[in-house]
Amino acid sequence: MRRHHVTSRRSSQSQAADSDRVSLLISAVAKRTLQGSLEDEKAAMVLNPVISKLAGKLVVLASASPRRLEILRNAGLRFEVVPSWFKETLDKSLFKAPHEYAMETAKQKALEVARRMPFKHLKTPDIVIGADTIVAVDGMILEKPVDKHDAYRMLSSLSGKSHSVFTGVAIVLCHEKENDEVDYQLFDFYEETKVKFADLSENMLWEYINSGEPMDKAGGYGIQALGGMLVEYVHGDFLNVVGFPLNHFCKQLDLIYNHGAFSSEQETSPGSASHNGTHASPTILTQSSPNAPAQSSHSNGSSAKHNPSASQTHHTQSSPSASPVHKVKKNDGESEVGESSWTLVNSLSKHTDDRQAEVIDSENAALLMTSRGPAMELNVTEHEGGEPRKEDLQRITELMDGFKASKALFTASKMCVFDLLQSRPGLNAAQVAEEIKASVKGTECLLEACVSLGLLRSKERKCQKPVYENAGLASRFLLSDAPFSLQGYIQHCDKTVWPLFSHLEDAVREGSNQHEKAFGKKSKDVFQDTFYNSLDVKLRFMNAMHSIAKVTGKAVATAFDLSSFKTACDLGGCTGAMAYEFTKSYPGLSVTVFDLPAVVEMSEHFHPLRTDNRVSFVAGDFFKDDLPKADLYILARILHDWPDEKVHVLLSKVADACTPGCAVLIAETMLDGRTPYSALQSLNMLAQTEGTERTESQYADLLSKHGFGNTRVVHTTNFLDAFIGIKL
Ligand SMILES: Cc1cn([C@@H]2O[C@H](COP(=O)(O)OP(=O)(O)OP(=O)(O)O)[C@@H](O)[C@H]2O)c(=O)[nH]c1=O
Repeated sequence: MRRHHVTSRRSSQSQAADSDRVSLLISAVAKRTLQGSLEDEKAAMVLNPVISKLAGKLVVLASASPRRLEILRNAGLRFEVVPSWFKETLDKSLFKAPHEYAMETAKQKALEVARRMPFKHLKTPDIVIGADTIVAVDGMILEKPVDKHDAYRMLSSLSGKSHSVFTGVAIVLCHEKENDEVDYQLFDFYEETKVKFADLSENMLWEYINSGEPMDKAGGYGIQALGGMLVEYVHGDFLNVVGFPLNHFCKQLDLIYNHGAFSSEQETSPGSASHNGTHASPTILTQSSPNAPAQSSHSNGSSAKHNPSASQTHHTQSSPSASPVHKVKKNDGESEVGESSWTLVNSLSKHTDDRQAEVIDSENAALLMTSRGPAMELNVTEHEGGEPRKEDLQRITELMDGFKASKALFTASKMCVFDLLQSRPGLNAAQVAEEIKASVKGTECLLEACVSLGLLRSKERKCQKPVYENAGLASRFLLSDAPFSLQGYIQHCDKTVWPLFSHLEDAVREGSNQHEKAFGKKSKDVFQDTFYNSLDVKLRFMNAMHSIAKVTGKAVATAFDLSSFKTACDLGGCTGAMAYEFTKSYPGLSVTVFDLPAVVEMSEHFHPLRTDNRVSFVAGDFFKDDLPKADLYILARILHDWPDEKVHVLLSKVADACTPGCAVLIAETMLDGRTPYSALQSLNMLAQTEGTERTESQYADLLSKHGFGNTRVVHTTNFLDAFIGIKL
């Protein structure tokens, strides 16, 4: 499963081609590696038994990189994918050499997942693999570009020169002990490959950047796809450039499993494994309890040159049962939410017996329920005496308590706890209570609940009350002025969705929304009669749509390469937040936001600066009025509000406005993955609107009836999936 397929008319082809080429190239290289190895019987003996040693173990790839997944899958490894939440923000100036930075980042990625999984996944993995690829040129470290200009900066610094690609790899072995503690053993190494770029003309550079390929790749290029055309020669392991040094990895596994470096005992001698590569790095870290900081026998990443033996690290961490939920503390300040043992709405996926690689988690998973993946299945097994397992009890309790967690979040958000602690971190409960005008007792309970949910951190001080500060999740999503603030949506959930859900049983029995019971208003049209008929409800609803559009806008806008479209119309585009993301992504695009007069009259409140004159607003009813002319029609979170009959009315108006080559872009949560998020979202549509969420094929079917074909879908890891159809 991919985190993000970049597809586009041109770039979709290139992406499809990219993916094909990746497979082809990788299998070609893999074959070459294998053929080479087969000539050398000893090497073959080394490779295969190593991979087979891992059969039956829960192997986890702590990476969202589709290239790493493919390289390892092609090598025959069976594993699950749990992308790391570790932010790649280590201070580069602290590292003496670029590879030290890559190795440290790889290590942190792997350890973050290894530590999180016993809490989030019910299962402790056997092995976690982390990796980090960087490009080093002229004393600079280049990671993934943040935008096209950054890609330009990177690629022009590589033009005509030779540079090094380093991939740091960390292998963490997890040993569950009888007392419910987990030992972590770390083996890490790096690989360097030299790559020489041809001279790149400005035209070439921009053509390449506009293909969209550079954006998720270190140094801004993908050697396995279009970027291969920029390369004159490669010295070293090709797959290392693509993202994973397979050969070195296999050698490392061989050292671990066949030459005695592996040990489940705490007393493993660090020098017991011999090592034959120039880059293997021994590091010895020991961590004896969840609260103890990691101690390093040497400073970060400085070991590669000094100690030629394979490295081993032990970390020990108590499992949830050994440590009460609210006492589980952050170990090292690096993982943003890993300290929370709350797993209710995390998209957990039980690893199956035939452990297929599958993405089971993503960055925004935790409380915000954004990740995809198969729904969690309760793994209930009866033990001797019929006693239920503690993880089953934990999971069922979390499900029963889900509404309490939601309401704690809504309440803290409404009482401005997160805004307060952002401007004044380190307040104790009494001080917070005074500021939010609440009781000390109640505030203490609320703050502690937020700590247990991973939204706040608390610091205990000797003989004094604990003090509180925001955890990363709160700073990112829960402040009223954060770029990705979900405050507006949270307030909508509290004030609108919550009362509607209290009538869920009726919604299920009747198959219709519950506005009348929840709010005492009969509504023929939910939007006209309920959301937009009073100013405060309208503003709250617009705020909710605004915050979701800001969080999802970029992912939707860039899911496909839409640069060939010059005009777009965002139907039901509300405050224009999505439209602004589209114009930011496409300098040649103008977007008309088309929405009800009641909405358009308020939209300017959301963009006081109105800096982008490529976004304009037109008032009208898309079921009745003529639609503004455009090459591309955007329907983001619109169709799910309506039953098929009404969707057909709308799509036939869109189809009438389109000439061949025009497109419809639908952004919705598709039901295909059967994730808790999409399934619960569908229940939400039932209680709230006349509509429902749909599957990819249902959208394709609806569109095909109005003359749209060549449909493609991109599953972003954000809330929405993007679906495009071209007018034939
Ligand atoms: C030079 C080069 C890099 N890459 C990709 O660049 C990403 C590096 O970023 P990272 O931080 O190491 O990994 P990530 O993609 O963010 O994933 P994660 O492991 O979750 O941090 C990885 O994807 C690599 O394949 C290519 O696909 N081709 C190339 O020629």
